[in-house]
Parts: sequence; structure tokens; C-alpha cells
Amino acid sequence: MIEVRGLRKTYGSTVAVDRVDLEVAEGEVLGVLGPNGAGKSTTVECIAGLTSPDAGTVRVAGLDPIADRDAARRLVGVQLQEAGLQAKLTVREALRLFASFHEHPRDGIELAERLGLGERLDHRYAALSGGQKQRIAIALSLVGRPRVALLDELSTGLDPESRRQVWDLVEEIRHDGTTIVLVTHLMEEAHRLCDRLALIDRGQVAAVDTPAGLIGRSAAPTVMTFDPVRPVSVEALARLDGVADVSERGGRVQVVGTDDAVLLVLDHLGRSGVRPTRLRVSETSLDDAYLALVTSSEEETA
Ligand SMILES: Nc1ncnc2c1ncn2[C@@H]1O[C@H](COP(=O)(O)OP(=O)(O)OP(=O)(O)O)[C@@H](O)[C@H]1O
Repeated sequence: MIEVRGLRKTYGSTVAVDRVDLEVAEGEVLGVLGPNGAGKSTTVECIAGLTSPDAGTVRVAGLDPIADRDAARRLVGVQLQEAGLQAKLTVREALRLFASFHEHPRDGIELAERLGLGERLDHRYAALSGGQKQRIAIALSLVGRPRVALLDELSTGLDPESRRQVWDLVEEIRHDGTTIVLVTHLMEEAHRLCDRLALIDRGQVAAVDTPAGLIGRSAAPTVMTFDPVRPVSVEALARLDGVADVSERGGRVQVVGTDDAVLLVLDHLGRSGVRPTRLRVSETSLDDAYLALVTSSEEETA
């Protein structure tokens, strides 16, 4: 549904994106992660046809978002970091206006109510709080039932309840088959909503994988914690193959390492006659995997 090839965009001497390739299948949710200034918004703006690339091609359902602007606009709903609506427009008027651009729009009032804006329908845009402006931007991007939704920092600045409402809505449109590109800094959001994640770092795609795949790329994908019935030597555990880190706080031990390292730790404890109580084994968080990937991509460049 979306195909980006060799995308390059510069602003003066700043190279915002360079040689970016991305594909998003119909009905897929692609999360775009990366540090501030990495080129995420620029990529989304090129897909939306709001910015013209210096080089490379972008296709959305086979259309060029710049050359075939009118047809592409009917397919695509865009939520940018700033909606930039006229200050005097009310929420109701804005929803009606945006719905009028489309043949089969959603019920804008119902959409606003789902996003907790039901009591703000007759308020002017300028009088809304930051989080309310954010939610109206989401509602406006989705009111036309787009086949492709481009959502840039969907839930930044939203309180936890509003964030849940927004996530539920995204899950619903995903279920309806909408193709979604979602720029986010929130790993919980990325994990919950996205089929695949593209990590963009300094204008380039550093990795594309499923959330589980990105975690699996980490050299230390597993975390185990336990309370030993009597003290264990942290140094001895740290020497075991595949153990990346061992720490102890308040008598509880945490070991981070490979899956095999977990087995070696259990074996070591067994041989030492130390029973691990309250044993928990889990995956490294996507947060940790993300930080490890960004750091390793920085080291490669250095
Ligand atoms: N209109 C513009 N004029 C000049 N420079 C720009 C413009 N838009 C983006 N840039 C620069 O291009 C680079 C990429 O910016 P972009 O907004 O795409 O990053 P981002 O990954 O979305 O960052 P963030 O997470 O902070 O939103 C940055 O160095 C930014 O300063």
C-alpha cells in the first residue's frame, strides 16, 4: 500500500532523510521509532505529499502523493504534530468541514465523543487545551475513513485515559483494514499497536522488524529475577556464559542475558544448593532493545 524507495530530503545543509526504503502492506500498522531529529516526521510528510523529496520515489496505493495529489488526498488521513486549524473554528465545525471532503465519512460527533471531546463540540479551537487539540487532530485525520492513516506522535501529551481511548480507536480502524504509519516515542504504544517497527536514526533506516524481532536482536533478550534463599556470589553469576549483567538490590537478584544463560544460572544455583524463590523470567523490554539498537548504530557510525 505504501512504497518508499531511496527517499532523500535536505533542508539547506541538513540532510533530514537519506536513502530511506520502506514498505507497508495493506492493513499493516508500521511504527516509526527513532531519536529526536532522526527524520521520522520528514518521512511521513513525504508520504503524505506535504513535502516533496529531493530524490527517491513515494507511492501510496500506486499514486504519487505530489503528482496525483487530489486522488492521494482522498485515500490518506494525516495527523501531524500540529493541526494548525483556524483559531475561531469550533470542534463541530472543523469535523463537519473535514467530513465534507469525503464521500463516506464517519459520524464526526460520535468520533469526538469517543475521544472524550463530546463536551467541547462548540468550543473554538483556540480555547482547547494541548491534549484536546491533539485529540481533535486525530479525529480530523480519521473522519474521512481513510484507507491510509499517517499518525505522527499520536498520543504525545495525552493523559492515560485519553491515550487508552486513542489506542482503542486505532485498534478499531486497524481491524477495519486501515493501513497505518504511526510515529511514536512510546514503546508501550509501539508494542501494543504495531505489526512491524522501523527504527530511523540520523536520516536512515537502522532496522525494520516485528516488536518481538527487535527484542530478539538484543544481545541480552532475557531478564530473570529471584530471591536466593541464602546469599549468592554476584561475581560468579556474572562469569557464566551469556550473562550480560547481574545486579542485586534488597536481596533480590536480577540477571540479564541470553536464554541459555538463564539455564546456566539455574544450573549454577542448583549445584550451589541455593534455591531461587519468587523466580520470574521475562523478555527484555522494547525500551531496552531500542536503546541498544540506537547505541550500536551510533557506535557503527563512529
Ligand atoms: N522545515 C524544516 N526546515 C529546516 N530543517 C528541518 C525542517 N523540518 C525538519 N528539519 C530538520 O530535519 C531533521 C529531521 O527532522 P524531523 O522533524 O523529520 O525529525 P523527527 O525524527 O520527526 O524528530 P522528532 O522526534 O523530534 O519529532 C532535523 O535535523 C530537523 O531540524
